[in-house]
Amino acid sequence: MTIQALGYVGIEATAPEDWAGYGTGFLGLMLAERSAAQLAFRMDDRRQRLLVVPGARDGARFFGWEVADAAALAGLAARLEAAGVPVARGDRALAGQRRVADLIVTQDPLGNRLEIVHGAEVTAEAFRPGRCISGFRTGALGMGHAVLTVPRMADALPFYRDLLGFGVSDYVTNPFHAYFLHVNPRHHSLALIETGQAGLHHLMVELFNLDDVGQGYDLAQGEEDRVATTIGRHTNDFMTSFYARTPGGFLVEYGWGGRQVDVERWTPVEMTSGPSLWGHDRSWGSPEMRAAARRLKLEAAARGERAPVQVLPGNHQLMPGECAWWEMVRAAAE
Ligand SMILES: Cc1ccc(O)c(O)c1CC[C@@H]1C(=O)CC[C@]2(C)C(=O)CC[C@@H]12
Ligand SMILES: [Fe+2]
Repeated sequence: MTIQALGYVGIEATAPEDWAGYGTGFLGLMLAERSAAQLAFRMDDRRQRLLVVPGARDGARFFGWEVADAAALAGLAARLEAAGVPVARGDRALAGQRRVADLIVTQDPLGNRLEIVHGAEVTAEAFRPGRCISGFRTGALGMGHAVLTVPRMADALPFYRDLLGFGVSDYVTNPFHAYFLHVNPRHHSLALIETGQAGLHHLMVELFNLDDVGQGYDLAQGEEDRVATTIGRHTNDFMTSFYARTPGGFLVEYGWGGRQVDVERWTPVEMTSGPSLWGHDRSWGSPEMRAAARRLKLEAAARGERAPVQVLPGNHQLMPGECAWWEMVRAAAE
């Protein structure tokens, strides 16, 4: 009955054609179908993973979550209905469009369209990446992760955690409120960040090789306003990544080297060490950043606090002697 992976994502785009070059030339996706109805991109042996459909707005249109089989699909449909959540049966035409054996359609409490599916089609036709990359880490881990912004955490968290059965990997309460949820060993397939607005913050895709990410970073830096953050490494899933703007306004996190969690034994932890071990800065090297760093240093000195090694107005501050996370990372890497 339980959800096993993020299978596919559908994006609504006011200018779907902008996605063709972006998806292939930058992300390295394979453009498998290009029609008036949709662009379909492949990441692996699946017939489609990222769909772009024309529309009046830019953002997420649907999320495809996978269960094991028809029995699991029926079980989850019954569970949703018992909780008072409306569920519609996907018809043959929709199943064909999504290239799955069967699906049900429902909504999360924020109005995001969720398609719960089984039997996604694969193809024997080789995956040919849109640029030279080693490939995407998918399989049992699913296509990556989605990070949704939510008006209030309490509106969305019970639906995903308690009703759909997503497991909490960790959460943040300060300086923002976020939950990181798993459905398989990928540290998170979904995260919720409370911002006051419902939307899609980013999609993460994971590459097999760090060089794929480095070359993507080079390409992004060659374009004006493409890079949203510098390359960095997250404290919770150890992902080395950077964030790039998409034609759709939201971001893509382009990553490598994420950890896996032991789903059977994992207990949720609160993250208190900030989002990143290093990097992921939004204004590295800008005059604004240097001014902010100067100000923070002066303020710390005025409060009589010990001087940090380096004060960064970005995602992290390097303090002398605070090495707990590095010890964890080193232990996990051994
Ligand atoms: C904290 C975190 C851990 C693992 C992830 O895959 C992940 O996307 C995040 C979120 C990262 C981060 C954030 O929390 C605040 C807003 C940030 C700085 C951005 O604007 C881009 C990265 C975002
Ligand atoms: Fe992310």
